[in-house]
Amino acid sequence: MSLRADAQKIIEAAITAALPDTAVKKALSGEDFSGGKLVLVAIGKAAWSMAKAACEVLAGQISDGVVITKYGHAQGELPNIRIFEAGHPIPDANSFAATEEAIKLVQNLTAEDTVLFLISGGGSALFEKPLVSEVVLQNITGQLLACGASITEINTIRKRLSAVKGGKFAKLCEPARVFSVVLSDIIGDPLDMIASGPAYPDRSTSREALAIVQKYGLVIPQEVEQLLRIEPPATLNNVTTKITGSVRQLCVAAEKTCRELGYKPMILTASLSCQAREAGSFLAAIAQYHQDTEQSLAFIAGGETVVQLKGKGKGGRNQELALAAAEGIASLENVAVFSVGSDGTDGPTDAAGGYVDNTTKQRLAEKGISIFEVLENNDAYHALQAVDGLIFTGPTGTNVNDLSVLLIKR
Ligand SMILES: O=C(O)[C@H](O)CO
Repeated sequence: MSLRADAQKIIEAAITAALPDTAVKKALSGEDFSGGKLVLVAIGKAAWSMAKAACEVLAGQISDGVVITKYGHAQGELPNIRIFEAGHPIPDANSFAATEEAIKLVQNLTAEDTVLFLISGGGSALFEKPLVSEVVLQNITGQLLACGASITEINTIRKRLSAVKGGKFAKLCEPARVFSVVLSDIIGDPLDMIASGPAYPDRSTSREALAIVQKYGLVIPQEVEQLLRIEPPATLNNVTTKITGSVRQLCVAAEKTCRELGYKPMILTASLSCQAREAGSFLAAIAQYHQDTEQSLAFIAGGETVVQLKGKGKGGRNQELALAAAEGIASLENVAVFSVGSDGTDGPTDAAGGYVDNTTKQRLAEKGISIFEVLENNDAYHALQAVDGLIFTGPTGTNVNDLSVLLIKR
């Protein structure tokens, strides 16, 4: 089989292993929701598939529900559930309208009732009732996404500008109990940061929020600065939280498939979090060191890199990572690097990620495309498109960070 076919198999197996279906059912098994009303709120890119699993396991018990997911991520009707699609990564009018529906749903519940709250990454944009105007929120979100801030830094700011993030949605549910099930898309599974922690006590501080503004030179109006000085709730008494899956599953499934395909696999890390370009160069450097191997090798890294936008091109962190690796593997033989977002979307593109091999640099050069220039312009999408290096999966139904793999085939 070709390197490309191997990559395809590894990607499919890893994403399938990270689908939330079984994990959500396991998290709900043995739980007793009788006694009062059970309503469901699901947010994030995996909201629909998490809600589907909950509906299957709690058949007939859920009296009403709201699912808020990204455009194109809903896959059909669910019993007693209203499904909304909205903007990501920048919230839009549909995010706000759908969030109002979720808030209405949890108002007037009693202490006997339960809100089953299914949280996945992407929730920060999709689930939002802003404390500032739409224009201000979109402007600040845009600055945060472009400046190279980590997701923890971004969400430290976001939760202070919101009436539902930073534990505030759980407060709105009171006196009802909130049973929340979380699919993690942040390294280390910080529950107060995943989807900006709408049902988890905040652990960040206003001092940190203001330091982030300084660090990245964000331009903020005075009303925002005032909001950043207000601490979200640090304690919540009505919430139980279960975490159901993370990037580790992706890595372990990739490792298993690599082994089945004849590679000797090694998981390098499940917490890759540097600049995308650096991660790509690092994987290429590993390939260089092992170029004389007689055995097929696979090096696996899970996590989520960042891109500091400088250019006006189109791309995503996975595409940048792969393209950056193409330079360093160009003189080797039978080597490939690929990187994909488990949710099926890499940056603001329709691709899940990028694939390169040792021929990519040469093929790009024949088309007059310089890797260096493309990376400077953050335009990996068009370069990879020119050499058939884009990976497409469509929305996958899960969201547990990214998988990056180096294959050396012998
Ligand atoms: O929605 C978000 O905030 C990110 O996906 C991290 O969870």
